[in-house]
Amino acid sequence: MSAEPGGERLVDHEADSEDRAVEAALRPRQLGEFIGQERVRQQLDLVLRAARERGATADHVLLSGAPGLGKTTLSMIIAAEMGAPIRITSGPAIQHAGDLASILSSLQEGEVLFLDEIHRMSRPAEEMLYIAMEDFRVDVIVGKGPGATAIPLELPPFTLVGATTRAGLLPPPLRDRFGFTAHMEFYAPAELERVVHRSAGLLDVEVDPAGAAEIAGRSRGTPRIANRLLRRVRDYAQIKADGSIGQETASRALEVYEVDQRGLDRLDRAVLEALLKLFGGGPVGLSTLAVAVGEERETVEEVAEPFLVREGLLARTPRGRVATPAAWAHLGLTPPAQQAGQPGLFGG
Ligand SMILES: Nc1ncnc2c1ncn2[C@@H]1O[C@H](COP(=O)(O)OP(=O)(O)OP(=O)(O)O)[C@@H](O)[C@H]1O
Repeated sequence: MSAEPGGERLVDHEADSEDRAVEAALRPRQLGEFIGQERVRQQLDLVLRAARERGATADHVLLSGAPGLGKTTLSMIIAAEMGAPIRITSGPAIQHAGDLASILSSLQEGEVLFLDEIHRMSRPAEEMLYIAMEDFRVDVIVGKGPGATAIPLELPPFTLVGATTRAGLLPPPLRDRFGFTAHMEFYAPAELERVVHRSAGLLDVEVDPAGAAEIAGRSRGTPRIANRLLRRVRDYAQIKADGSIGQETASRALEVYEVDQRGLDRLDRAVLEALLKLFGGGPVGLSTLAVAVGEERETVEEVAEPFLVREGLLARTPRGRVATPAAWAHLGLTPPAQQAGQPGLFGG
């Protein structure tokens, strides 16, 4: 099993190489095609329409939310709705202020600059970006040492779309320079069903409503995962069934790939099982739990736990990791307190 966050898990939020290859084809191109995120869509629609009517460049937009929720897709939609070209880069790719200066100075009027992982930009680049966002200017430093001079270079107005998984990590001066901030939420199952239907149409696979619901329910609130599971179920349907996807085919396929009804995979279940079966539901320390499942501490903490916590299956307490009643129920086990007829940690 991969210990790398972003490794080969079917339920990982980060894009793998196959995702990258097919995602372009599955991306909604217009705001009207973008599923879910109702509030963000309405607000963005107003921002873009108003800018278009004024004949102005749209305000800078900050998109925050987990990987795979559609930030890159939305940035492309913003450009398309504004009839503007888009340039895509990321914080880690901009290590020196000079890297940013050369991108900024080559932007066309109205162009959208998508800066993914904006919280991972270097400090000097970040400071250059403040001025560029506010005054549409960069100061190009010519020469070195005491003789260096800053030559101001005017930039055409552009729209910066910044994306981050952690809005809280952005320095306030940077956050304040965005005219509009959108927080992207995890998707509801019904929205993911629509994503599955839409993608199935584009991939030319037949999927019925129960099949789509089965895939959506296991997709951890994330369109990227829904699309990935759909592709794996399609493989199964092609080899083991008649090619079309119903509830039973989807369910059997995802059993083969060890993604359960709630979207937990083998690692998630191993952590829960150890916590319940070996430690009576906890509290148990992270290191002990990691040894019990034969994984690194970081893998358990960063890869498995966030989803288990979000699902209300595991709690991190000062005394250690504790399973919730929902965890016992999910694995079909009975909590020991209940077995002994006493109230448990959660009063169960
Ligand atoms: N609202 C949506 N409706 C339909 N498809 C969506 C939606 N949001 C995302 N997708 C699909 O999910 C995939 C991942 O989306 P995208 O690359 O935009 O995510 P992201 O948030 O930018 O992820 P990352 O932060 O890892 O770059 C794309 O293929 C896209 O088609």
